[in-house]
Amino acid sequence: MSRGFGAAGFGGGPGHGKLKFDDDELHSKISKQLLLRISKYFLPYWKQTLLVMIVLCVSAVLGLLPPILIQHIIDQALPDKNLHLLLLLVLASLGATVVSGLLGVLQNYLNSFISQNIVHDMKNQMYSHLQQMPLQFYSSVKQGEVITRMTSDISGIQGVFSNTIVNFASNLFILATTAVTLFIMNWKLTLLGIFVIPLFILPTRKMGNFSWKLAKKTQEKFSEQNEVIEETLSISGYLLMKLFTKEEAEYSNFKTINAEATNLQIRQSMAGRWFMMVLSTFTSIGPLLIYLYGGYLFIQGELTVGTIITFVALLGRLYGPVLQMTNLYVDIKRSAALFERIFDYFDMDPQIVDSPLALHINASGKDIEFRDVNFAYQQDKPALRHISFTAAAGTLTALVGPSGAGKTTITNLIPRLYELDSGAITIGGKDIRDFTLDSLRSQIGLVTQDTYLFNGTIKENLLYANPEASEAEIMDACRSAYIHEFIMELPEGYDTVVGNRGIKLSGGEKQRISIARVLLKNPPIIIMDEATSSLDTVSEYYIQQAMHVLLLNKTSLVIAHRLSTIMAADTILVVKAGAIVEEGTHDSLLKNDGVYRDLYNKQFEPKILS
Ligand SMILES: Nc1ncnc2c1ncn2[C@@H]1O[C@H](COP(=O)(O)OP(=O)(O)OP(=O)(O)O)[C@@H](O)[C@H]1O
Repeated sequence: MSRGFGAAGFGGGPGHGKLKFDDDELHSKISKQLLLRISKYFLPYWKQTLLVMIVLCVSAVLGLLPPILIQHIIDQALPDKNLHLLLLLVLASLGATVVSGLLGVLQNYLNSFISQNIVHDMKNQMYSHLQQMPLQFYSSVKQGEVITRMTSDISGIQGVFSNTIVNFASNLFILATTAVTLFIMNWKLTLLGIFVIPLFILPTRKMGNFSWKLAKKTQEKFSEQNEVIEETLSISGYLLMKLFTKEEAEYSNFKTINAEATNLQIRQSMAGRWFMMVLSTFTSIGPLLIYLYGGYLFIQGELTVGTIITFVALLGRLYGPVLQMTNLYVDIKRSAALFERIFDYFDMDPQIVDSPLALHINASGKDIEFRDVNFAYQQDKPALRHISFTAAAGTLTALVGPSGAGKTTITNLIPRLYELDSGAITIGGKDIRDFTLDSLRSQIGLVTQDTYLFNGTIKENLLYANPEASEAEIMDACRSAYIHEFIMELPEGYDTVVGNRGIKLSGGEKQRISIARVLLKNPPIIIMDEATSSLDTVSEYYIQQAMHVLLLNKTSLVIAHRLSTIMAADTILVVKAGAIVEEGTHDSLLKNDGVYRDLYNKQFEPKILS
């Protein structure tokens, strides 16, 4: 059985972990399919993209005007002492500059419009895609990776358009228009100017690779730093650090990484400075050669001063794009890799989806049946083996067994959080895979051990189950869950903010709120994992009462940790090493003198305290 999720797999495959500078990024091929897939994102904005290209083209031509006009000023207006022509040429030059500036503003707006909209579309697509991913994905993916994908990776796409694509097109247009103009002006001088280009292309390429490696290292350090922050300054990490008094060690670890990151950044900016120094020496060789040879031609009477000056100015327009395009390939590859990483995620198969003929289910008054169910999280390591039982409608089935026996796994298969490998689970005799996921899950109320409450008010947390519930209904549910009095005693009552994951409430209180939440949803099937933590007698009493209301007339499966629950159960399933080893009522199982009796003696038998 394969549990792969598309090309990327979970957490380990290429494109995971260090997100911005993967080793093989520069070696990855930009395939036709990839380009086609990327271009699909631009399709809705093709009009704006076309407009950007036109603007770039016009800007490239306009950029040529000022140097050419200067040539006419020097060669015609000044020697002829023609004030009218001088004024005209200066105004024309000014006009070209102003129009260029305006076009720049328009282009900037279009850039942002296109790139931000693509980011917007991708974020929506990614979020809804991630919602479809199975539980297995979230238990395997590295902490924080989903957020990185959703934020920095997708946001990186924004730069692809505004930097990479626009730069490429703009440089290409400038290069082409300038080269043509130069050749028309004087082909010999042009060849001389081009002659020095290899001199600075080589160091630029070398520098590009070098700074790429440095940037990669810096990025890795930052990822490392983020991991430390995430691990030690999240609520559970923080608790772990405090309880094991690891503050000193963690701080020193953080300091080391921080110092390394700082060093790398300084090196990066210094490398840039040195390079610029070398580069400016090489790029000034071209103009010097033009002055030399052009000057000679001027002395021979073959060239005007204006031409020489215009030539040198235009040469700058030639060298700039050449330099930028030399390193653009790094940008292009990086952009392609960025898209690839995002596509990796899009290609992961949601696995658990509605079948084409899926129906709506109403589970009220229907039996749940497991028929020879087998399941493994990992190949060759079965978690459940030949599970068969019936949870009759309206009854309480208790699951008991040692830790790691497979009780949670059994319950997770009913709402299809995981998909079984063989066998079937039926509700009212129909396979659960024939029902729509939405309707199936709407029929099930899940009360987990570790109650998840988001950081909002108690009321907001309760409304999550049923946004339409009235104030009276909310209070009724809380009364039934024996938590209303407690809530009312809080200074802000139902508007009390519960803190991250409900940290401000005790385990018992959280579970009762979670019971109230399920009561508001009022589904016909209840799955509950009783809290194992020992509760004081008052809390225990309240939970029992709350459970009593919750399970009334419901088909329920409870992973039982309390004596009162197994005593109240209609059927007890004893799970051991992924199989049901005994089944019956409390009394019949006790008589059996088997696994249950043993478990009962160790775990459930009331201890007589002296
Ligand atoms: N997401 C997972 N991926 C891989 N293995 C898992 C996963 N969840 C559980 N397991 C393994 O499957 C087996 C059954 O786990 P399960 O959580 O169902 O046991 P349990 O009986 O509910 O235990 P407990 O009472 O301690 O909660 C265990 O060996 C566990 O390590």
